[in-house]
Amino acid sequence: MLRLDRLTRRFGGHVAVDDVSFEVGDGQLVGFVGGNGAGKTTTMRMVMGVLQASAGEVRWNDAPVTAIDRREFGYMPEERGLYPKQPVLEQVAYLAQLHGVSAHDARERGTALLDRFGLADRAKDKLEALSLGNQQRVQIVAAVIARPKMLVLDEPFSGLDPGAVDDMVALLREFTSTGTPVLFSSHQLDLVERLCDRIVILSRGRVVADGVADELRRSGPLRHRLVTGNDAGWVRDLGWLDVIDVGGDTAVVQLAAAEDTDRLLTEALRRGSVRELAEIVPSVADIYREVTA
Ligand SMILES: Nc1ncnc2c1ncn2[C@@H]1O[C@H](COP(=O)(O)OP(=O)(O)OP(=O)(O)O)[C@@H](O)[C@H]1O
Repeated sequence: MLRLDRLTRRFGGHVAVDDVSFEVGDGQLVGFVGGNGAGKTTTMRMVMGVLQASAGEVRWNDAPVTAIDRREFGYMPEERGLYPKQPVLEQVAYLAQLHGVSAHDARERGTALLDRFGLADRAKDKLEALSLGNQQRVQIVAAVIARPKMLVLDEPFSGLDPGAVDDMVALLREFTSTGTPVLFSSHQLDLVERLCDRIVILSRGRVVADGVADELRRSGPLRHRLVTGNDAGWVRDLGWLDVIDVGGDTAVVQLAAAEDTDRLLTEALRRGSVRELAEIVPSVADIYREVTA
């Protein structure tokens, strides 16, 4: 289990990461989201020891993380970091060997992983000869080839086509199914919502939400859509709810408590017919907008 404990990083007077704490449990897939400049990359760099923390610490299995622990972490950095001029298989196999895998096994593993990502026929090509999306697939292979005990991936899905996204998801699930914690950043909120066991939202260097997608949705405001048989403008006269939007026969309102649903229905029926009264379950994208506003 990885734990970030009050991690802080300053650049001069600017606090890029501010007192950030969260966990990535064994076998958990945690999505790390936040706007441009929120501090995700800086946080991940501190996890990997590429950047020193100004305060706080990273813990691995309940002890301060060591350089030896980090050697067993797989990392896909924002700047990527493979050599453009080196052949694909040669360099991923070399990376595995740096982690103690034999030359024979490294090539075997590299070949199998490249095959999985549809790149078997590109093994001998220089990285720079591949399209950007295919280079990204090779970066993924490089991050996992040594079978890491923890995965830290900075925007692993960016630039991937839907097929490669599915291959990547299947690969991540294989890791989590054997207990490996996985932390990845992404701007693709629909993907994060679909995949993740937990979501951590960062805004201006601070954690503003942390939980399973369902918990986050339930922690949002309680909103309902009401569709009446006539003009719904009368909801504006009710002093005990917030009107978010009214147009024609439809109103979107925010209630203070679930019990107010009955009250709203009674008021609506008093004025005519009701076609629909339904709770609006926010998406993770809605929650994100709410907490980062
Ligand atoms: N080496 C550095 N020197 C000075 N400031 C830095 C440095 N690295 C990051 N920052 C600043 O720290 C803040 C957080 O940046 P970071 O790259 O961690 O954000 P991010 O959430 O990964 O953003 P994005 O989604 O755009 O990749 C930004 O204001 C950035 O300018």
